[in-house]
Amino acid sequence: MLYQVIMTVDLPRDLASEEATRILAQEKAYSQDLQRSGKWRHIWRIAGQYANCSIFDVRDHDELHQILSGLPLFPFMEISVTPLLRHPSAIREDDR
Ligand SMILES: O=C(O)CC1=CCC(=O)O1
Repeated sequence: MLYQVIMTVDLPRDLASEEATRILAQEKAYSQDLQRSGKWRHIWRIAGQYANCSIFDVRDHDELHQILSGLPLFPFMEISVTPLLRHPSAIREDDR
């Protein structure tokens, strides 16, 4: 199943910079592993915001929840999820 996920990051102002650097490095590695696996299909920065728009291709809601709740930045993000399905006018075979 495909999902659009909007993640908006809100790091606490009092978070030590070393801790922030460590979490961001973990987040990048976690995200890039999932991108290589094909489960995290796209990640785009939303212009002008500390937020991204991502597309996930996972088995079901449970797998998406497991992935999102494992994000190192999970405690510091607001996340919104929109399930997607193939549009009848889509021409790309992998849009499903
Ligand atoms: O910077 C972000 O949008 C948060 C994030 C999610 C995966 C990643 O590498 O950064």
